[in-house]
Amino acid sequence: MAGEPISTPIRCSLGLSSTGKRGRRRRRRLPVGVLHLRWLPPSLGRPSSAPLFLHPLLDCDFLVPLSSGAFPSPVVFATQALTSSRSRSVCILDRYQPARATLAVDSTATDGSRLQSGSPTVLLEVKDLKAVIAESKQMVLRGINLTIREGEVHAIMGKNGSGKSTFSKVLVGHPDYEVVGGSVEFKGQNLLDMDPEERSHGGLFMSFQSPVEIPGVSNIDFLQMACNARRKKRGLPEFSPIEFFGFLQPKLSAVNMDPKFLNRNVNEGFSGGEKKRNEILQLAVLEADLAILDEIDSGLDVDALQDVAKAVNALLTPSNSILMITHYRRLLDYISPTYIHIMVRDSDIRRRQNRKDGDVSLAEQLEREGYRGISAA
Ligand SMILES: Nc1ncnc2c1ncn2[C@@H]1O[C@H](COP(=O)(O)OP(=O)(O)OP(=O)(O)O)[C@@H](O)[C@H]1O
Repeated sequence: MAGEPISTPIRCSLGLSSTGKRGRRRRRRLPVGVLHLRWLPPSLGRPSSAPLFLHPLLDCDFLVPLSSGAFPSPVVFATQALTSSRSRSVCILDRYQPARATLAVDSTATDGSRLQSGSPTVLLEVKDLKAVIAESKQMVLRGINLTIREGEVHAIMGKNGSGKSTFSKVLVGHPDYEVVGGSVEFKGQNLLDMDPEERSHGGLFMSFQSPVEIPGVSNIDFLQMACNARRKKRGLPEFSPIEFFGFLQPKLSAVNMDPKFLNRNVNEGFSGGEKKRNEILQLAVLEADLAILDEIDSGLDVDALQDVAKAVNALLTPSNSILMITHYRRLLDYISPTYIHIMVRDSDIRRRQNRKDGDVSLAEQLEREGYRGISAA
């Protein structure tokens, strides 16, 4: 079961029982609804998200900090627990108070697609987007169309200089570019009317090809600041430093990042791979609705690629989405795309593939025949 590289929607409920202050047992059920299980490729091994040394003590396979207040994170991790053939129990840490949780599977859907439960909500709708370089007014995007729904993973491939990074930078509101036509709606709102900060607080995240260094700002302060700003925007209470540390711990281990990086200045002196891990840590902390990952595979060694991919998979829920830019098929082996697109001459994202999750034959064809082979098809 754990080896199938597909995801399956199943109807689940998460039952929680815990011991209250006066020693009375409390029972709660979390309204989980339909969960979309992602079976991780066997090469990724069993996902882990929490300090392993606690597992034997609590006799469970997974620990999830509920103190993060970040529903659906417990659901995501509980879902992952099921992907391990042995895992049937999840432990949710409620402010360091262990509470036992069980995951009950009510019914299994017949089809393996992540997109079976009705029509998922459109998260991003890009129509005929045109943009120029702000300084020179040179046209760089000549009419992009793309629709991303909740729960989808889109991969954009394309020749060097075809406009992939420019497209993603335009989406996050980079000042180097000016939009001169078309529309972009994000979660039903006009994205182009928002300033870059609003876009980020609204749930759009971008991991840059070359993440910036921020001298004088420690990584943990930066992460806490960014996290609290987003929580405020979502109407959630801000984390105190101690609460934030508890929230951060499992995310650090999910990215397999040494805690010593928290006290260093943001990205300062980090190696290429460390910067990429740090980007994914930021993504995990911000719990973005749409994550744009620009070549997160570049500069990563094999282990780091697996760690980063595992962390990204752990963040996927039925209600968020990923847009990833890559040149290489190997990333798609680890993060299974719903759609693969090829960007052609700054003007078009051609959906060359519209099949079930995990189908990477277009990327395979690219590897075999190059872009010449694809355009001749
Ligand atoms: N700020 C800018 N000033 C001048 N030219 C730019 C600017 N931004 C993008 N371009 C040009 O626009 C084109 C598209 O660049 P972009 O970085 O989006 O390509 P890409 O598809 O991401 O390439 P790669 O695969 O090499 O990363 C390139 O020719 C690039 O030189």
